Amino acid sequence: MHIVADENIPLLDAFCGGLGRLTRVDGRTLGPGQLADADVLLVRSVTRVNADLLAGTKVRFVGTATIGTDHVDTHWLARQGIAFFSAPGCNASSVVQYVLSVLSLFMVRQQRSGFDGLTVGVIGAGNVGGALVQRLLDLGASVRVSDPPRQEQGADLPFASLDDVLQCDVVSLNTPLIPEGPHATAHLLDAARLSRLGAGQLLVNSGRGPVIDNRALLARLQAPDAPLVALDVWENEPEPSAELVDECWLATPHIAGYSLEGKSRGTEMIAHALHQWAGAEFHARLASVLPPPPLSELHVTDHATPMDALHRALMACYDPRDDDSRLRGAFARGDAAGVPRGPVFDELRKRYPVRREPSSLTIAMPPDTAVQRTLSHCGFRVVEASGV
Ligand SMILES: NC(=O)C1=CN([C@@H]2O[C@H](COP(=O)(O)OP(=O)(O)OC[C@H]3O[C@@H](n4cnc5c(N)ncnc54)[C@H](O)[C@@H]3O)[C@@H](O)[C@H]2O)C=CC1
Ligand SMILES: O=C(O)C(=O)[C@H](O)COP(=O)(O)O
Repeated sequence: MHIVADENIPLLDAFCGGLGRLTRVDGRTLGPGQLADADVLLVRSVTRVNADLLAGTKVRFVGTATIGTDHVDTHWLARQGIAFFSAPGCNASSVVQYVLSVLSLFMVRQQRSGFDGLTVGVIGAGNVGGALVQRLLDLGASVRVSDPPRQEQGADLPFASLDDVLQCDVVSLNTPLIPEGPHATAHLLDAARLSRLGAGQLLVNSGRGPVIDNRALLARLQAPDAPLVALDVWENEPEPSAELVDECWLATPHIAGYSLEGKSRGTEMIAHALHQWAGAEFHARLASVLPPPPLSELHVTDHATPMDALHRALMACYDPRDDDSRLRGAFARGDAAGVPRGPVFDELRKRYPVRREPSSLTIAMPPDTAVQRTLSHCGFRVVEASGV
């Protein structure tokens, strides 16, 4: 079996080494010529998988080690009888970690001492948004959800109209990109909806860039009383609008799902599907493949409030300002050297530093149920240690 795979899929040798010949390619520039004798294609989100890429090849299995599938023409694959697998939920906890860290920075900026009275609107409550809603409810925030498909299915969530959700202090977008149909999300936040957001609010997009009309967002951010905006995903990736990057409070290069656990889980899920499809036994397990986390312990003193402790723990694990500075610094250096922004954006993603999820951080602290509860709600492991 000849497997052609994006070079940015981690741990593929550990998970698929025994299955056949493995050829690594640049997923962004992959063309049909590189698939001439491929049986299997494994991609991430930067490869458009459609008739233009695959017609005339003998590829019979496509896997994407991602949650999103908007880069894949699944209908065409189905018509050709080509097996297709994605990795639903693989990096959901990483995206939740990103949103909670952004939210925590916002709360510090607003000098809020806790979640009481904070309203958070979540648009799209699937694996990512649903987990986010649960965390926020556990933390004591007031949550409103816009997810018409789930509402029609009768899910038990605090549903509200999109207009009501847009009035929340914080609005988090966690939908797939759906170009058309009754629940289309392309430009879901257009100029009219963006005009309802104002000063003191925070808009976070870690779904897909085109869910917000980026030109309309730029115009909104250049007008008075603009909200704060944190964008991880952009229209026209890998070359987001330079002016929009400048206007954003936090700008990151589509890395919300880039925890080591999240990316590796994506590989594990498609490797498992590929083994099943090929009738081969699958033995590798993520826990045995991942290295131990570099940062394994944080000490919280008995003076810390739940909010202080949570902020410290979140920042110790993942501080989005680091990714924001890396993006702005790399763009500035690239602009000065005449390097186009696309390769700079992709390089930041390719060389992304190791980032671990809250479950990898053990927090040692004196007995304090309120602080412990808050940290546990966010996925941290808390152990009691007297005299910290
Ligand atoms: N920034 C990043 O690194 C990452 C981004 N993503 C993006 O996040 C998206 C969501 O991920 P999951 O929650 O795992 O997907 P999911 O498929 O589990 O959930 C998506 C939810 O969106 C809802 N939805 C669909 N149309 C809607 C509409 N018009 N308005 C409101 N809600 C709508 C669905 O009913 C569903 O509950 C992915 O499709 C992907 O595009 C995912 C992982 C990483
Ligand atoms: O899983 C998804 O969906 C994502 O957005 C990925 O985390 C994006 O990563 P790449 O596939 O672009 O490496």
